[in-house]
Amino acid sequence: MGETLLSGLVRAGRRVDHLLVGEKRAERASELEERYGVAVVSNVEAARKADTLALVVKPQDMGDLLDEIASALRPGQLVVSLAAGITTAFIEARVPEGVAVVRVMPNTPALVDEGMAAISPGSHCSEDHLAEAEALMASVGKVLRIPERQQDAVTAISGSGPAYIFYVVESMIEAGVHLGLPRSTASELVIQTLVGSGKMLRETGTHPTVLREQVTSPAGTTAAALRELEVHKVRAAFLAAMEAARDRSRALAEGNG
Ligand SMILES: NC(=O)C1=CN([C@@H]2O[C@H](COP(=O)(O)OP(=O)(O)OC[C@H]3O[C@@H](n4cnc5c(N)ncnc54)[C@H](O)[C@@H]3O)[C@@H](O)[C@H]2O)C=CC1
Ligand SMILES: O=C(O)[C@@H]1CCC=N1
Repeated sequence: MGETLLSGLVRAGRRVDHLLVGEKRAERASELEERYGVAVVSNVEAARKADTLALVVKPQDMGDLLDEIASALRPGQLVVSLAAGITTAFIEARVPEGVAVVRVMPNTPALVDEGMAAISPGSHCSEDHLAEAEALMASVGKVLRIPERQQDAVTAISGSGPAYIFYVVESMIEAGVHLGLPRSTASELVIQTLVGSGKMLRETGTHPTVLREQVTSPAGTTAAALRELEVHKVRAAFLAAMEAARDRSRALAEGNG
């Protein structure tokens, strides 16, 4: 996710000599240096020099990272965390008083500038700090400001969301192959159907139920398929899946890595 954000910032025209990257794996660090022309420095150096720090490590690694950089941070700096489950209170308890914290839940379509990020301010965050975090994420997609109490649900919906969509795509391609289509044909049909449907949702603003009904002819093929999805409780499975993701995000916040 960190590389996705970095690549977006470079695409959006941020000056490479204004970006510093911290990455603990040497091989990965050289890869990032070569690919983007950015300087990879120690976490402490990045923390000392940067006005804004984006923290993009696994939630389980966040405590150690904050312990490492805390003494290099100063009041007025902005720390933006992209980690699932990690609360602004968790970060604020580990950094000097006056450091502004913003919690962000991004998603991977940021790689193609179609990301969806939800941002929430911590307790010492000014409007300018929040606007800075918003601008950071706006360089790779849409941004919504939300109350922090909604972050676990957002993580379950849009943070993990691309994985559910890719799972549906995989399932439909497999089904196409079962029905006798060449894999490449099935793939092209499904991907264009997904992109077209997404575009319809965005451009028409019509409710998905209405769009689904428009496809569903009386006693037709779609009705036959949707009946099977109901019989197999796919809607209930989506609800259970997203509750599980929400609960996992909460557990990460409680340190149950
Ligand atoms: N992958 C996704 O779709 C999304 C991920 N996130 C969040 O982004 C964070 C990162 O997730 P991924 O990119 O999937 O994980 P990842 O494991 O692919 O990337 C983490 C990177 O951080 C480096 N790293 C770990 N500890 C470090 C340290 N102390 N100093 C410097 N570098 C360090 C690792 O070497 C690795 O390159 C997580 O907190 C996750 O919750 C949020 C939304 C979406
Ligand atoms: O699976 C995860 O924990 C991360 C957070 C949201 C998407 N990926």
